[in-house]
This record gives sequence, structure tokens and C-alpha cells, in this order.
Amino acid sequence: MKQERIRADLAIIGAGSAGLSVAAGAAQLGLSVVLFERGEMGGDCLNYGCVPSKALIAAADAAHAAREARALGVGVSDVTVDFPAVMARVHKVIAEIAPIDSQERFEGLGVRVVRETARFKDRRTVESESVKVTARKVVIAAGSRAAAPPIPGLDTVPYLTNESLFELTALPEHLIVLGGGPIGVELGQAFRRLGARVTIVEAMTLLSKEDSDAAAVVLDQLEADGVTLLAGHKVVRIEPGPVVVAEGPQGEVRIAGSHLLVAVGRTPSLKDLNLEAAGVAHDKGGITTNAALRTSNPRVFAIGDIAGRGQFTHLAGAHAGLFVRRALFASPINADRLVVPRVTYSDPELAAVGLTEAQARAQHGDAIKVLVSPFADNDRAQAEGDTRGFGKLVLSAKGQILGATLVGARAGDHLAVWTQAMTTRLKLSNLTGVIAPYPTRGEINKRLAGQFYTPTLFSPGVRRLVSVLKRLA
Ligand SMILES: Cc1cc2nc3c(=O)[nH]c(=O)nc-3n(C[C@H](O)[C@H](O)[C@H](O)COP(=O)(O)OP(=O)(O)OC[C@H]3O[C@@H](n4cnc5c(N)ncnc54)[C@H](O)[C@@H]3O)c2cc1C
Ligand SMILES: NC(=O)c1ccc[n+]([C@@H]2O[C@H](COP(=O)([O-])OP(=O)(O)OC[C@H]3O[C@@H](n4cnc5c(N)ncnc54)[C@H](O)[C@@H]3O)[C@@H](O)[C@H]2O)c1
Repeated sequence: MKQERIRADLAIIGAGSAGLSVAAGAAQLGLSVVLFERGEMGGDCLNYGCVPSKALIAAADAAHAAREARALGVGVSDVTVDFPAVMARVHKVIAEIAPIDSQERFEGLGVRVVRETARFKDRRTVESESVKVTARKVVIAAGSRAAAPPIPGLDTVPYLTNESLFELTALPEHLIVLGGGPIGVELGQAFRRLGARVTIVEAMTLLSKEDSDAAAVVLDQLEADGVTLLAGHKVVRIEPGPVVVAEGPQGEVRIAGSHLLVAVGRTPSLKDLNLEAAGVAHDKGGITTNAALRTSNPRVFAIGDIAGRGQFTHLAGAHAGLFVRRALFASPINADRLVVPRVTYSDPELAAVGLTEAQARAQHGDAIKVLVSPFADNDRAQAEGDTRGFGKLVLSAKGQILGATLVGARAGDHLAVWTQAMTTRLKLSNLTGVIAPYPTRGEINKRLAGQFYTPTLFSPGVRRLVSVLKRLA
């Protein structure tokens, strides 16, 4: 097929969260944009990631709440899960959100959408089967896919990844999940609550990137739900069945399941891009970028998962916003300084921003302050009969916020205060002066901030001052 030659201000590879955000911004600012997408518009988040997983979790949590309602004095008998109906709803949610990411919408904004695989031809040309685009700037937003670890036998059994899991129409009898990161934990708990037996096999520690005390709260709940957790189990081979053979602290274990989900991290989608032709440096973590998200080829930028700076939709969106500011308004940007919150949507949720306590100790030694407030001290949590979890604030000796972790019901929604405080470099005193509505779980944030001042407020010096003022008043 003869290729159509196109000149454009911007060529974007990938119509996921990152690429779409750039395309929308650039097109609305009047740039000519060509957007390549070889799969579904919307990428991972809409089709195989955030959206379907959260829709599935909503059903799982509803089933769990119904089973647990008796503790609140509400009897619910005969809780059943209609798995095909759950999955049909998952796809309905995707379909409801899809128009915002659709080819039609982007074409309506003036973007030329090419539904083909893109590759570099040279340093400033991107081509696909039908077009050859010479662009002033190129944005690589090609994302990541589930990593397939080199485990003997894995290639001999059918296995699920996030791209095939949501196509299931029957509930697995026993789902074995390889990997205890956010994907393994969120989906493992959801499938258990929907009625499957679930075993999570983790080579190291589950939720290892998070505060270990907070992770323990989530893992306790998973075990209470009946999920089998095998931490410190290195998978040595997979046999048909599937049977996972792993080496653990007590020797070899064999786990026979009905389905296998591989969730052991992500691989950047570098293959097919022909990055060598463009002089774009990369390694196994992704494309190498500087703080301005520029690659080793000054015309080419990399954003989102493929930039190897973290794998979150909100980070992809933030990268897109930075790129638009830099490329179109010539504003200075610094992707190294982004304050990026993270939430694992387990029940309870584990939400964090900045450093964990362990990371802060590694960087600052023991000259840090750690303040903890349990949800058991929060009246709303008491009223709801759900006092699991706590808030933890990690501060420098001078009271600068280094990180915050919340674990508990809807923790993700309540983390925003700390993300905002760290982004805008608020002082703790700014937070103690804010009135939090009573009774809300969010009061935990004010309580955490207040704890920093408690020793000073009730110190002997202040008590003496108050007694003097009392006499003068
Ligand atoms: C199960 C799961 C749950 C998740 N849940 C959350 C969550 O709750 N919150 C959160 O913030 N993040 C979540 N994530 C992560 C989130 O999905 C990603 O961080 C986000 O999708 C990254 O967006 P992106 O645009 O960088 O890449 P992608 O969404 O992967 O988009 C890249 C696109 O590029 C296309 N492409 C690749 N190569 C080419 C090529 N050569 N030519 C043309 N097109 C190409 C791909 O087809 C794809 O559509 C989850 C991920 C998974 C897997
Ligand atoms: N709520 C969210 O925002 C959300 C949800 C899901 C995914 N994500 C994003 O997607 C990324 C990928 O998630 P993930 O859970 O796949 O990856 P991950 O890298 O966070 O966790 C993978 C886990 O698998 C383990 N592992 C690696 N090889 C193994 C093996 N052979 N056998 C057993 N265990 C093994 C690792 O030790 C690790 O604990 C996350 O880091 C996150 O950025 C975000």
C-alpha cells in the first residue's frame, strides 16, 4: 500500500491516558496532530485496567457488604453472585466511558487518528502501514503490558493477564495469582469476594512498595476473606493444570488451580517502535527521559507508563499536562518534582503520597517524626463499625511533610489533603487551622497534623503561661 505523506506539528504514538490527554490539549490549541493507536482507544486504563478493575471491585465489595451486614443488625439472606451479570456490567461501564476516548470525539477535535501500529522511520518521521508523518515533535505514549516472567512451563499453559481477565464469563473455581503487587491484591480480593478460591503467590513481600504496617492491615483483611497468601514463594515451574510449583520457606509447594493470572509487573511497549532509527535511548524500565520528559532525541518526548517513571493514569495525565506546557507555552517543567499519590483499591484502601516511614529513615536517618492516628479513634469509623487501619504522617525534624499513608475505608479519597499539602508545600499549621466536618473519616488528617503540636501545646512552659494569663484576664 502506498503511504500517504503527512506533515504535522505533533505525532503521538498511543491513545491511552497519556496520548489522549496530549492530543486533546494540542488539538484544542490549534496544532495539527496525528494520533496512532493499534488497539482500543483509551488504552489500558479504560479497557483492561483501572475502569474494569474498579467496576469488578464495586461488585465484589457489594457482595462482601451484604455478607457482613449482619454485624450492623441488618440480615441479608442468600447472597448470590451472578458472575456473567457482574462481567456484563463491567463492560457496560467501559462502554459508558468510551465515548470520551473515542476516535469520533478526537476526530471532532481535529485530530487525525490512525488505527495502525506506528514505528520510527528516522529521527523525525513516524510511519505506519498507510501513513508517513514528518512531525515537528513526537510524543511516545505507547504504555506498558503485563510482563511475562521467564518461568519454565509458563508458555505451555494458558494464562490470564489484565488484557484477558475481563473477558471471563464464568467464575474461576480456583484462581492462582502470580504477584502480590496492586494488581494481584486488588483482583485477588475481588475474585475471592465474588466466590472464587484465590491463592496469591508472591516471590518477595506483598505490597512491598508500601508502608509495611499499612500493608499488614490490607493483608489481614485478605486472609480474613479467605485468600491464601504465599509470600516469599519463588515460582520454579508451571505444569499443565495449571499447577504452580514454588519454593517457599518450608520447601516446595504445589498449588493446583483452575486459572492462572500473571500480575508480576509491567513491561514497557518498546517493541515495534524502532527506537534505534530515531536515536531514542531506552532500557528495560522504559524510555530514558530528562526532567522535561525529553528523550535522547530532542524532538521526541516520552510520557506515561513507557517513560518508566511510575504507572498510574493520573501520572500519565500529569505528564501530558507538563508536555503541553513545555512544548506549546515554552514553560519550564520538571517531571522529577511531581508529587504523585498512589492508591491500592483493596478493602481497606491503602493510599500514600511521598515517602514511607522506611524510605524516610533510609534517606534522613532517625531524625524524622512519625505520627500515627488509628481509625479506632475516629467517631465516624466507630459509627460505621469499621475501625480498620490508621493514618501515618512522616515529617522531618522541622515538621516538613515527607510522606503520608492512610489505610482504611475510602482512604484514597482522604489522601488528597496530604497530596495538596506536599504539592503546595503547606505547613502543618495550615492544616490544623482548617475545620473538618464532624463526623468524617477525614478528621483523621487534622488529628495527625495536630499531634505535631500536642507536645508543645501541653508543655510545662505553655501551662505556666496560661496560668499567668488566667490571673491577668
Ligand atoms: C489491572 C490494572 C489496574 C489499574 N488500575 C489503576 C488505577 O486504579 N489507577 C491508576 O492510576 N492506574 C491504574 N493502572 C495503571 C494505568 O492503567 C496505566 O498507568 C495507564 O493506562 C498508562 O497510560 P498510558 O497512556 O501511558 O499507556 P496505555 O494505557 O498502555 O496506552 C498506550 C497505548 O499505546 C498503544 N500502542 C503501543 N504501541 C503502539 C504502537 N507502536 N503503535 C500504535 N499504538 C501503540 C497501545 O495499544 C495502548 O492503547 C492499572 C493498570 C492495570 C493493568
Ligand atoms: N490502584 C492503582 O493505582 C493500580 C492498580 C493496579 C496497577 N497499577 C499500576 O500497575 C503497576 C503494575 O502492577 P503489578 O501489581 O503487576 O506490579 P508490581 O511490580 O507492583 O508488583 C508485582 C509483584 O510481583 C512479584 N513478582 C515478580 N516476579 C514474580 C514471580 N515470578 N513470582 C511471584 N511473584 C513475582 C514482585 O515481587 C511484586 O511484588 C503498579 O506498579 C501500579 O503502578 C496501579
